Amino acid sequence: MTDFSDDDLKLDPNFATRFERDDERPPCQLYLISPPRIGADFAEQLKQALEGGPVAAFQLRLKDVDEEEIARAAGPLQRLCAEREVAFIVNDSMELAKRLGADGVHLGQGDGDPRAARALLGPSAQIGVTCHDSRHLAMEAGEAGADYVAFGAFYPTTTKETAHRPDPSILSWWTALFELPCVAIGGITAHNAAPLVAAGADFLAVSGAVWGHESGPCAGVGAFAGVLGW
Ligand SMILES: Cc1ncc(COP(=O)(O)OP(=O)(O)O)c(N)n1
Ligand SMILES: Cc1nc(C(=O)O)sc1CCOP(=O)(O)O
Ligand SMILES: [Mg+2]
Repeated sequence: MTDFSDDDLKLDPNFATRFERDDERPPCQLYLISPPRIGADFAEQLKQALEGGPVAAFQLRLKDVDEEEIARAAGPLQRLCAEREVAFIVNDSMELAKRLGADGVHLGQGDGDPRAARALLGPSAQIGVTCHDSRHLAMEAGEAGADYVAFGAFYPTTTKETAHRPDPSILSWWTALFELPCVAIGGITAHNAAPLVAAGADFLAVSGAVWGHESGPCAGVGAFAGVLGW
C-alpha cells in the first residue's frame, strides 16, 4: 500500500469540524472490555453488567495473567455471553481465541497479523485491530481484512498507559469513506461519549466506567442509555 502520512490523508479540512452522524449506519453500540484483573466474583459482575442494557460484545482483556488462568476464567464468561448473544472477543492472542472457540480476537499493533488471524480463525471470526490515532494504520487494517478498526485513547484513562489522543474527527473521516465499523476507546464515560457518537463511532469500547461505577456494573451499562438512545 502507498505510504501516506496521516497529514496527507486529512484531505478535506471540513472533516475536522463535521460531527454529523451518518443516518445510514446502524446505531452506535456498547462494547464492554473486562478489567485487566478479575476476581472470583467476576462472572456475577458480568451478568449484572449484561442486565444493564444491550451490549454487542465483551472482550476478555486480562493483563499479566497466565494463559491457563485466562482459559479457566473464560468458560463461565463465554457461556454468559453466548446465552445473551453477546460476541465473546479475546484480547491479544489469536491462538487463545482459537483454543477457546471465541467469536473473535482483538489485535494490537504488536499482537500479530490480521491475515494470520483470519487464516487461523476462519471467515466468521470477528477480528479487530488497534489503530491509535492513525488513518494509515486503519486503512492497512481494513486491507488486511479486519472486521473493525479501533481508534483511541480519546480521553485520559487509568486502565492503561496510552500514548495517542485522536480527535473525534477521525471517526467522521473514517465513516465518510468506509463501511467497515470503527470502535472508539479510552476513558469513555456516559458523560463524555456524545461527541464520539455524533462523530460516527459504531461502537464505544468501555471498561472503567462500567466496572468502576459507584452503583455497580448494571448501573454502569445503564448509564449509557441516554447517549446511545435506548
Ligand atoms: C476495542 C479495543 N481497542 C483497542 C484495544 C487496545 O489493544 P492493544 O493496543 O493491543 O493494547 P492492549 O489492550 O493489549 O493493552 C483493545 N484491547 N480493544
Ligand atoms: C484497552 C485500551 N486500549 C486503549 C487504546 O487507546 O488503544 S485505551 C484502553 C483502556 C480502555 O479502558 P477504559 O474504558 O477504562 O479507559
Ligand atoms: Mg494487545
